[in-house]
Amino acid sequence: MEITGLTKRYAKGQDRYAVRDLSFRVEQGQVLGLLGPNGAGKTTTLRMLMGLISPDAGEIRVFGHVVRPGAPVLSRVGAFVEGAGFLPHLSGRANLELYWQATGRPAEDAHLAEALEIAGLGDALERAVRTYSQGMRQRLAIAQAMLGLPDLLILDEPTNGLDPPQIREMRDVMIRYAAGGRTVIVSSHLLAEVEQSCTHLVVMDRGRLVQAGPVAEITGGGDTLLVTPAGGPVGATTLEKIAALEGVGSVAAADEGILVRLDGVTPAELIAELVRLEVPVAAVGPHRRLEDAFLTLIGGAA
Ligand SMILES: Nc1ncnc2c1ncn2[C@@H]1O[C@H](COP(=O)(O)OP(=O)(O)OP(=O)(O)O)[C@@H](O)[C@H]1O
Repeated sequence: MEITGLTKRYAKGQDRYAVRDLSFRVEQGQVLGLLGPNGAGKTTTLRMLMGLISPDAGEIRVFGHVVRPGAPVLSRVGAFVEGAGFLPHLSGRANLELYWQATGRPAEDAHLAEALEIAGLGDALERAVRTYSQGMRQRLAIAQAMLGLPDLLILDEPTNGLDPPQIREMRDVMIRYAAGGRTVIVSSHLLAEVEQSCTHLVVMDRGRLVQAGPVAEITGGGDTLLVTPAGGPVGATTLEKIAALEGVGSVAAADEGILVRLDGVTPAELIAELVRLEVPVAAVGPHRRLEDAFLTLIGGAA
């Protein structure tokens, strides 16, 4: 999927752009997280990508074909948007079957069983949708987006209304979905979730692209590590010993643990040295988590 110079204003003559000169690419097999504060233009971008509204300028190509309302390539795109409409008096299963019939495609192409397994609704699938909780409707809507196992799956805030175990499940669903060479684009406010389920990120603010790239690149999980000692903070002497190690740039004590800037030493070598120094290491990980990176990126705007 390739977006080039995408621009959208809801009211002509208004100088406020919902999306302005946005460009980025997504490759097959990636799970791309679309991040941005309220009003950044995420939903507007996804609606253009789904062919629901037309851009004022720029274009979106999916598998080389330009996306516009009614474009045939949209049959390869599945989408979940908030508030999917279901017929309340029909069962979850009947709703999905009807939806698929309306596409006019052969029943066996729906891969209903796979989509239903992902929804994980069990017996509730046979109950009227009006008896569903918000989370159940949400999962039915996600299953609906997966009907036909589309090559590109677009999910706008899929974890809204889900409980923590379901949020976790959603993460696995997205990773598994893309593992087979398909592509997922997901917008979310849950930074920790995005960090764990996405391979790539696009950060938007006020309609514009702020940054795009692999998650690790954006979170800057590179040269500073957070070492969490078991059993609370370590003494000043230990900090000095770590600082004196070859290939260690600097060491600082932080609330969450010890921040070690690497200057030549690899994380694996550092861990070996810490063990040799008898520092009781409980965990070692990249310091700059997505939340910090995100807040830094959108900085003043937030
Ligand atoms: N139908 C509409 N008519 C007029 N303006 C709109 C419409 N939809 C969105 N906007 C405006 O476009 C801008 C981008 O909105 P959009 O919903 O795309 O942002 P978002 O990143 O999805 O936000 P959120 O995280 O709050 O869902 C906002 O300023 C919003 O007020």
